[in-house]
Amino acid sequence: MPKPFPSLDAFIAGLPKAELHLHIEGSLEPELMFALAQRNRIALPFKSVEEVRAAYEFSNLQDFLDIYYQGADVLRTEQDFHDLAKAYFDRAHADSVRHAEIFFDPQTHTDRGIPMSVVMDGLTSGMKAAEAEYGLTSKLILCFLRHLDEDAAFATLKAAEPFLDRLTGVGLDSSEVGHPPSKFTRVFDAAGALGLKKVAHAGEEGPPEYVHEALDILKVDRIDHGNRSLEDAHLTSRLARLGMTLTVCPLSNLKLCVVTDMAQHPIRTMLNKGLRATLNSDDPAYFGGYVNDNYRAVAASGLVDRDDLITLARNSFLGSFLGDAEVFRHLDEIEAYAG
Ligand SMILES: Nc1ncnc2[nH]cnc12
Ligand SMILES: [Zn+2]
Repeated sequence: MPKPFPSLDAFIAGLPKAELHLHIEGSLEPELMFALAQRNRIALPFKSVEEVRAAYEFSNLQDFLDIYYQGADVLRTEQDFHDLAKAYFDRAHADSVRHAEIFFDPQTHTDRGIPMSVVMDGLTSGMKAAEAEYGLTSKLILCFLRHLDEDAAFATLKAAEPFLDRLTGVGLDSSEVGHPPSKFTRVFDAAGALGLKKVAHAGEEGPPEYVHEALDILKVDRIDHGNRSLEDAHLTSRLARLGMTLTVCPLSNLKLCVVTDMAQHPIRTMLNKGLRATLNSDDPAYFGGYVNDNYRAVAASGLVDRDDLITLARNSFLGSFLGDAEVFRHLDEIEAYAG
């Protein structure tokens, strides 16, 4: 007998989950942006927190990226990166996140003269603090900015080599259309040879062909977003057969006009087609919600029921880079919670 809960929202609140698609720079809340600007004596082009939030109206991915890279400029010191990460983990813990695999964009920082060591030390001390305080585990995924060239990605991988023991994988993000995964074939091969996992944003705005390239050429372990895979029936059944994890971000998709209406979000079709979909927040400070807001948004639109929510939470651990023993421990916790 499933345990009774007063509402689906209450069920979501305590449901143990992992978050697999979170850009740490995208968790920079306007309040922290102002605090860091003040601490680092940086003038912001906004007068107030309200003005910042009002600027968060996007008609596509590029619109958002322009403001997101601008916001990251307040991050200067190890303490800033620590505070950024710790603030995210505080929110994640409140959403019953037990494990998070977080992206960071080193080129956004090293191109401004911030050393890789400052970024790495700040983020990893935030990760350690969350594990000590909450038992919330995390892993770090270094993303290459795909609007920059292959040489820049190679330089970034080289700069990260002293920190390999703190990195789990590499990813590919930023402006998708016009920057296919194949542009980064060699740097992904090099990252794989270093023992790193591989993920890539594909099929967010870009065509199904980019998802094929991510699988066939980059040999990724997960696809970030993947929405447009559904336009290709052969690709969809291939993803299902592979048990390939898709890290889906409903509120991001709505804010960036990848979908026009939450009721039309492809998560229902993905589950119907047997895809291993997960729910994630992407850039929560910019898209109006953390991971539980994403679970609630799809539940409120009638796209998923209680059993689907359990499947989505299970998928988040099954698709993680945790070892089998840890995955099973988390799956047992979900079973005990849901009854
Ligand atoms: N949703 C997204 N797509 C591509 N690059 C990103 N960087 C941060 N968020 C992103
Ligand atoms: Zn993303």
